Amino acid sequence: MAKKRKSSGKFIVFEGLDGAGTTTQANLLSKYLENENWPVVVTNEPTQGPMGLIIRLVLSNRLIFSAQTKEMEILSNNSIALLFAADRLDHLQHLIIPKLEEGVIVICDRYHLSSYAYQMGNDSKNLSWLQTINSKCLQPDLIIHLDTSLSVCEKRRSKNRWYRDLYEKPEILEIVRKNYEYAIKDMRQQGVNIVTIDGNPPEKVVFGEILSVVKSHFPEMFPGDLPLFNT
Ligand SMILES: Nc1ncnc2c1ncn2[C@@H]1O[C@H](COP(=O)(O)OP(=O)(O)O)[C@@H](O)[C@H]1O
Ligand SMILES: Cc1cn([C@H]2C[C@H](O)[C@@H](COP(=O)(O)OP(=O)(O)O)O2)c(=O)[nH]c1=O
Repeated sequence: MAKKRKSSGKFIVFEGLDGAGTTTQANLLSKYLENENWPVVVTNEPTQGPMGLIIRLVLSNRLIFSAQTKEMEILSNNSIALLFAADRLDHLQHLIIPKLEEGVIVICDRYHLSSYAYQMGNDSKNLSWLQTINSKCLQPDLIIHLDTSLSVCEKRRSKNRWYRDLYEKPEILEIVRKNYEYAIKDMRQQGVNIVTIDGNPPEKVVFGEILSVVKSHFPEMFPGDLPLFNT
């Protein structure tokens, strides 16, 4: 087997609505980079860690019973946001930072932008509090946001799912979509590196776009690929 190349560690995040194709594209990018002999790890949020397990119970509606009122009651968006922030800090401590320090390229399926889009709800004023509780989180080197229409996402989700997570309802995802737009604009103004790519076309087409974005952001990793100049 060829020896792995040395990388200075890169942190790349995929974002999008449920069904946008983030898992598919994170895996395609990982395979491509592995074939090029780069050390890569793919990870995702919510994680498989202790906080992630609680979050998955919330998302699958199995943690909705209130001991006080004896009623069915979903946790508030703010409580869920704190669980995600705690899960993210644990993820950073136990996987993301150690791997980056080893020089591994970390590809993460969802990160803090998901909290901004999904937990902001109907009020954009919530963004600054969400940013505060995530302020200890390392900023990714690159966030790739897959902009896939609600109807395409819905079609893709219905292909292989027999249940719906907490947020997988058209009326909620419509709000999440607007929140993505709002939060991305705000983060770009703060200098965060976010690229939006059309997620609607077939997998290979989307991947081609992603690859050219990755190559132009990390040219030192692809020294043979000369940039195209307009003449
Ligand atoms: N560009 C694409 N065109 C068609 N189908 C896709 C595309 N990307 C993903 N899919 C399919 O859609 C479904 C959801 O994709 P997935 O990557 O799991 O989405 P996400 O992780 O964003 O929820 C999967 O069955 C996957 O094979
Ligand atoms: C990371 C994160 C995810 N989520 C939501 C988005 C998804 O609906 C859900 C589970 O994510 P995931 O299992 O990645 O679902 P999918 O493969 O469909 O993208 O968690 C938040 O609400 N806030 C967050 O901070």
